[in-house]
Amino acid sequence: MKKHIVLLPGDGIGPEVTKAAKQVLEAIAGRYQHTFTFESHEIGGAAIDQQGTPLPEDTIEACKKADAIFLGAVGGPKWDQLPGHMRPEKGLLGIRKQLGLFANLRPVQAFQQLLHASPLKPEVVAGSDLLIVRELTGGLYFGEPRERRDNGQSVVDTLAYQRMEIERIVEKAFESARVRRKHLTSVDKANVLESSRMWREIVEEKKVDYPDVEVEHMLVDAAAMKLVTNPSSFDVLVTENMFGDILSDEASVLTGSLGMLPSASVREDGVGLYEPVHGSAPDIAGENKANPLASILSVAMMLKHSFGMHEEAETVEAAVQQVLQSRYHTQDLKISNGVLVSGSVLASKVVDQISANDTTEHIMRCYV
Ligand SMILES: NC(=O)c1ccc[n+]([C@@H]2O[C@H](COP(=O)([O-])OP(=O)(O)OC[C@H]3O[C@@H](n4cnc5c(N)ncnc54)[C@H](O)[C@@H]3O)[C@@H](O)[C@H]2O)c1
Ligand SMILES: CC(C)[C@H](C(=O)O)[C@@H](O)C(=O)O
Ligand SMILES: [Mg+2]
Repeated sequence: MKKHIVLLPGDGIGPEVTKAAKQVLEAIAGRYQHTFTFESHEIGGAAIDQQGTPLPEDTIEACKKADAIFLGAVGGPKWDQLPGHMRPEKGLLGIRKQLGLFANLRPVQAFQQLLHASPLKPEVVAGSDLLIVRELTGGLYFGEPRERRDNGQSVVDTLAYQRMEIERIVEKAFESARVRRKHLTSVDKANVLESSRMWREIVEEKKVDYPDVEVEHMLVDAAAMKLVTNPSSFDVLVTENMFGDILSDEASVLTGSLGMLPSASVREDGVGLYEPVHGSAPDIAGENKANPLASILSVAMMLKHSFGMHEEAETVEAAVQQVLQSRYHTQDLKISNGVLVSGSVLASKVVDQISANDTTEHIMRCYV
């Protein structure tokens, strides 16, 4: 199969983890005789520096033509003083919005090899296997008005949704639950927010179409607590844009590091942007310390969701498992008697595993 992939390395550790993602895609192309072509474009702070805008036209045009997009990370202290509309993060929000990537899928799985890497008790973490379905192109992130008022004496942000925007993300979550363990937790703040009350109503309406899926509603504050006390009680969670952003970083604690969490930002037709959940990590950028596994697992999601390459995706996931089994890790993961390596070495271990072309024992359930 021939596929054209746009790479958006971005800022901080973005280029480091994007390099790892590309190497893994090349290894998969080699092993399975696919042809993957690549094109890199600027986004975020790098684009501000080179072209004066966080989301240049050529980047948007290339993304629109691509079979899939991989994004590293955007942002960093260098651009923190810029006005809101000029910040690197606007590039990421803009590309998600312009491509209509309304569903952000964030699988969180506690790898057996990393049960002791989490600050939580291993018996709490064990068996965690959940999927956060985060609404990505509406809610508090995009509502208007959003502005300073009265000479800076007041300020407004808006949490707004069209019925259709809630319906499509809820449907996506039901569909995901259906192919997993058939349990959906809809997370909201219906005791306070009108938008959450409408969200709840829509979930209630939609559940009639999915009688095989068990549904519960949970307030976001309680969900935050339960994620770290009883994570294995969750299967699929569906929630508003900002709630999903916060809960997914929290859930990364189950995996041992934010550097382990992949994501896919998709729309109905399968077009997708694949991005690790973490940011540009300015504290470790340029030091070859960044964990590339979130990016590599995002590549597995790309292979599956955008290209329908299920075996290839499983090969990537199994290679990650085997590298962890061999106790290789970056500095963010605490593994006793582990082999501490740099980000690039960890990526090369995964690539070697894929290229070895042996019969990889499939020890991990596929991400969905
Ligand atoms: N998708 C994105 O592009 C994205 C996501 C989140 C934050 N950001 C931006 O990144 C910048 C920094 O934000 P932050 O520091 O709050 O969050 P961050 O995710 O960049 O870092 C939080 C912590 O996790 C660590 N970390 C993150 N990824 C890691 C990895 N792959 N390996 C090892 N350690 C890792 C960092 O070193 C840091 O200690 C900000 O400008 C923010 O807006 C971008
Ligand atoms: C960088 C920022 C705009 C982004 C978000 O909030 O969506 C990030 O935190 C994420 O989780 O992808
Ligand atoms: Mg985030």
